[in-house]
Amino acid sequence: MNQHVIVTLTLNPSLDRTIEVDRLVHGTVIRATSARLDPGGKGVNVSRALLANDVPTVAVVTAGGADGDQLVHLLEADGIPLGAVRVAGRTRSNITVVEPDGVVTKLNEPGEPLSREELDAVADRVLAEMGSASWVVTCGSVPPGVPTGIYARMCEFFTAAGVRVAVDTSGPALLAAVEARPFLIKPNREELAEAVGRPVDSVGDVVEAAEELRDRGAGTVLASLGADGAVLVEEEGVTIGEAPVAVPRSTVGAGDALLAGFLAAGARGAPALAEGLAWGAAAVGLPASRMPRPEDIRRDIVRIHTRPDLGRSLIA
Ligand SMILES: Nc1ncnc2c1ncn2[C@@H]1O[C@H](COP(=O)(O)OP(=O)(O)OP(=O)(O)O)[C@@H](O)[C@H]1O
Ligand SMILES: O=P(O)(O)OC[C@@]1(O)O[C@H](CO)[C@@H](O)[C@@H]1O
Repeated sequence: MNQHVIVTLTLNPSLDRTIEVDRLVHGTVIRATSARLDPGGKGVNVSRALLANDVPTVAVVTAGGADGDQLVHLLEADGIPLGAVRVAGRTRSNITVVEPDGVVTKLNEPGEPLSREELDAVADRVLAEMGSASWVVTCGSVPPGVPTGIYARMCEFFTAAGVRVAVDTSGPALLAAVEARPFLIKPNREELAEAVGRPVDSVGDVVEAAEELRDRGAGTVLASLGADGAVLVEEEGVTIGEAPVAVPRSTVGAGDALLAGFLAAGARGAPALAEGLAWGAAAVGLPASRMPRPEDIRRDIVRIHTRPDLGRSLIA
């Protein structure tokens, strides 16, 4: 049995349209300088990053309507092993506008509701792929009308079936999932602040908030902090690191690349954090949500601090 397949689940995937402009001016017609279409959604990106680095993965996604067909087509063209569950609602399109300094404006559709039967079919599809899996990674927003406890239920279900579960979502879905004792969560700074109901303005605040979520049920917390890097809070202690990027091209999907690299490297301690940071930084240096390949990843730029400066401010 192959223990290394990482199954990702994206309930609300997307067609990601990325448009580059010279300047975004509200209320005007802007001529784009380039446009690009990628298969999108957080779990989809984790699978794309893993595959690009020869880590076995399967992406389970919902797909509906002609846009769902196109999503499946794009994923198949990229060679991503796929568990596509056909659903009645149309797959959404998300739009990213990128300015020359790398500033990103993102417009995400809500997606369409999923029926109870469709959710059951998704869970069955994950179970069918799980025989050879080391992880199930449940990612992204919950479509409208779907109970916010859906990731919590899936976490309990997949954990009971003997696999480690990672959750990357936000708001009430994240809070509920934490109670279901996932092995790993990957909140960004805003998601962490929302989950604990107070601002997270320093590295010390991140560690405190992460410890609170661990007390509530999360195993390991990998908190991503944009240009400030990431903080890993696990049973063994706290590790912090960053990987500076001189010229950011697009931060879309950087969190997904960080998570993919962290899982690919064993999801524990400084070596896994360093690998995640290297993948995240590489993603930031690439256009749109392109996921890094081995030749894009520079491990020499990563700095790891085992004795973190907890007073360091995260406010620019
Ligand atoms: N400007 C930047 N410079 C260097 N590294 C960055 C920058 N922005 C992001 N990163 C890297 O990418 C990781 C993820 O970024 P961030 O915290 O913004 O995740 P996120 O909000 O989950 O992103 P997304 O949802 O778009 O995938 C960071 O932990 C860091 O390693
Ligand atoms: O709306 P969600 O599910 O929170 O996020 C979806 C999304 O913004 O996340 C990915 C980047 O992380 C993109 O591919 C996709 O468009």
